[in-house]
Amino acid sequence: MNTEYAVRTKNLSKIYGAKAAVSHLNMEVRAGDIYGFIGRNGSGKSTTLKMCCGLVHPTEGEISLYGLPVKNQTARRRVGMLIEDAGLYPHMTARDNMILKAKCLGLTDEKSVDKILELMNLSHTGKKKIRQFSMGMKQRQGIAMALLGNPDLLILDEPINGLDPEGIREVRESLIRLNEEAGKTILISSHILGELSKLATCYGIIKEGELIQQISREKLEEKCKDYLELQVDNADRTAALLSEHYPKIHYEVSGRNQLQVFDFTESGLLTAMLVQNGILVHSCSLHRMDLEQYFLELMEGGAQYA
Ligand SMILES: Nc1ncnc2c1ncn2[C@@H]1O[C@H](COP(=O)(O)OP(=O)(O)OP(=O)(O)O)[C@@H](O)[C@H]1O
Repeated sequence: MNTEYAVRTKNLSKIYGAKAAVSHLNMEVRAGDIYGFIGRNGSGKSTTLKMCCGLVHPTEGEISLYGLPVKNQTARRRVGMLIEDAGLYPHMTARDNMILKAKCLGLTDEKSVDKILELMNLSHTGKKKIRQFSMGMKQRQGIAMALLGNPDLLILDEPINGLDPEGIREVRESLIRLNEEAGKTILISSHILGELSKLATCYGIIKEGELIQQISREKLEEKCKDYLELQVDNADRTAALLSEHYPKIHYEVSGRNQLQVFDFTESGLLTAMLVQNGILVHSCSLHRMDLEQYFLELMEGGAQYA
């Protein structure tokens, strides 16, 4: 496991007037991860990302990028960002926009511009002006601009916001390619839970400025695995029989007549055993808790799955 941290915040807070936009946030983004930063509108995502990019000064706490303070120029050079507007010139082509920004950054290698455009699937755009681009293409162009200077970490604030399904797919595929083929670490915020779950390798969930959970994809998948839901005439007696016949399985009694059985999806075997022991089984159905449901329950304050 990679233990180098691209971003680490300690007790990070930002107070506007009397309101804490971000409160005592401890976030850890490991190098190599696609870190999905999830929260409702106004939960503090943009403020956190702006602080990580050095665009907003924290009221309290610390931020380190690759082990160096966020103010450090060497650390800052390792970060590319797309926060709010990409600042594209609509009357210019993709390549000309890139070359102009590269010159402003003091970069002279035009080959790297072509490489980035290829990586972002924009090299075919030729003479087409940015104003003729689809939303998805514009967003990929914004990410391409953030890649100038070859940063190791990309910080992207809601890059899929406002895109149609096709645009979302294009951006998602580009980000996965950037992570898997070019080895970029990506910190990406969104309130579109289902979308992030298609690319994130780790999640941070923010609610009212507080990071309420940080969890890896593997751990999350474990929590969201299949379970059997049983409707029976007597849940307590069923529980006793489950413990007796299958001592290793995990179950939860959720009502007088209802149980959930985890780690065991052989519904036929289970039902037969219960019926043989005098339990009336009304139903036995397979369920899957999807990621969206998990996040929603966490954000609504239902922490029973945390
Ligand atoms: N410059 C500012 N001055 C005052 N309050 C601010 C400022 N920036 C953000 N806030 C407040 O801080 C809170 C968090 O805002 P932030 O933009 O970080 O949330 P967010 O999760 O990114 O939401 P959204 O998805 O809507 O951008 C909100 O209540 C917002 O109104």
